[in-house]
Amino acid sequence: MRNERPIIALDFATKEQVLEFLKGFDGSLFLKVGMELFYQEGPELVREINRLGHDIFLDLKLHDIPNTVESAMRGIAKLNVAMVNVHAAGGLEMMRAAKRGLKGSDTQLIAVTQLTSTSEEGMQKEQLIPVSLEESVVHYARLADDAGLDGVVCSVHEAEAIGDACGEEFLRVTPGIRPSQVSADDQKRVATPAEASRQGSTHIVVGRAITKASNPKDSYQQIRAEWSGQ
Ligand SMILES: O=c1ccn([C@@H]2O[C@H](COP(=O)(O)O)[C@@H](O)[C@H]2O)c(=O)[nH]1
Repeated sequence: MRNERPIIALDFATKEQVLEFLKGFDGSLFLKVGMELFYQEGPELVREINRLGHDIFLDLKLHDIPNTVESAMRGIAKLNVAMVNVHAAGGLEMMRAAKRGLKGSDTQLIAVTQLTSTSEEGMQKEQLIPVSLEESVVHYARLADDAGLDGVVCSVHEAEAIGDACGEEFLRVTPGIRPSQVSADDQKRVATPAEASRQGSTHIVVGRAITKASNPKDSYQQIRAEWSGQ
């Protein structure tokens, strides 16, 4: 199910920076808490953001043996976040274990396919995967679907192929979003919010294009309008 609110990546180091950033916004937002913030502020900040009425994607990208991931997910289930993720490269058994760990919660579980900072050449040379990047991403998406997950993290460029392979209900959460004229930074597979909309992303994740903008609220609203096709 497509979500009209861009997910804002809260890539900040401290709770104070997050609360200062959020002061500039009204209403309920969809916010991503990733490793930088979680490893410094921990679950208490997740609870606080929840109390403020925002939805949370907890982007911890778990990747470990099935037993460890299942136990970690049992703890995460208590945080009542909207969405959490694992690395699909952890395999079918690990993804099934992650799902078991979340049993009884409403948290959606998705899997990272190939990071949006990975290029086809990098994947082939460094990971020794001798297929196209799209084939690798669609393979991981099928694996996540077989494990009963709700969707995947991928780039906009693979979103349509994943919809064809796994069905339109399967979530395609796409970082690497850059409005035109904005630097790609370390991202390799980037696209604009309008392209994401056309290619079948169900969610877009936006960090620096909002958090580093001179006016984050204006940037958020422009990206949201472009994503919604207004
Ligand atoms: O494949 C992936 C998975 C996660 N991310 C995360 O999304 C944001 C993107 O930030 P930008 O500043 O908009 O580039 C960031 O938190 C990543 O950890 C990703 O980029 N790609």
